[in-house]
Amino acid sequence: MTAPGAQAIQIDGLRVSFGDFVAIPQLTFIARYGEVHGVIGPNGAGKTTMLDVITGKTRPKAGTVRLDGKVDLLGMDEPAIALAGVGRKFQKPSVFEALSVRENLETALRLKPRSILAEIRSWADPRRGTRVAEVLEEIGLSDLADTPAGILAHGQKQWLEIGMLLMQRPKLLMLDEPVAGMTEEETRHTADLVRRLRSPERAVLVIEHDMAFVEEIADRVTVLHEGNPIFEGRMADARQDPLVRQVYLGR
Ligand SMILES: Nc1ncnc2c1ncn2[C@@H]1O[C@H](COP(=O)(O)OP(=O)(O)OP(=O)(O)O)[C@@H](O)[C@H]1O
Repeated sequence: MTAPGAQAIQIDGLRVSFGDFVAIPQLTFIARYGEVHGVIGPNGAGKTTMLDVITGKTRPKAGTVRLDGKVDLLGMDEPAIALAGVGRKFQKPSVFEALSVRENLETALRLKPRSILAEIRSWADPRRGTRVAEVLEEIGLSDLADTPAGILAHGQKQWLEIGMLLMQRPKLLMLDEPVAGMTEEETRHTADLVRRLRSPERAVLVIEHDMAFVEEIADRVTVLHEGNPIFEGRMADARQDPLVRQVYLGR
């Protein structure tokens, strides 16, 4: 059991550069269990770069990234970071189109490397079916469990992909522009879903440009500008902040 408000991810002294260009000069950032944390800011602010560092895709020049206040993720490769409990959903859905919704969720469980014996045992494990049913309910696709993923609408594919990440029970779940390209109705449904993802066992990080959506889902937002956090707090207060208005919201 995690203490409420405990740090899920803690970034200190992070510096990222690409050649001579410094994308993130020196970043400190904390995401806490039990919270949905929005990361916002203008194009090129460093939001994606920060997520790329957490998942091990981009290597920084300096700094530490700790999960649970312990493990420094910078010493691990991408698969190890995912296994340690970091799940990330990219903007474009990548579900297995020929498989049903249920089979996609089952496949997500199999992505964990394990022995053949453990694999066979897990197929007979009744908890497997229970977990799939729980996640189907959580993402609102129970009625479509046997539908091939290929014929789902764009929004439904996005929810299924969130479900595939949930199968692994991530400690840190990161969503990259989850409502880009969605209809208004799909955006509303996604806001409901993300609000339900809040859990004492999990921190949720969301990068998004749709500010109305962020205001609906986020307990806290960090505004990045040129790789620096220029505001942290409630979205309603970010809207009133002079610097945030100048570099992002007022434009
Ligand atoms: N692989 C790379 N090589 C060179 N420059 C890069 C690379 N990746 C990112 N950058 C630069 O780093 C800066 C931060 O980019 P990043 O994608 O993190 O911004 P962002 O806040 O996610 O923007 P957006 O909202 O447009 O997605 C940008 O100036 C970008 O051009």
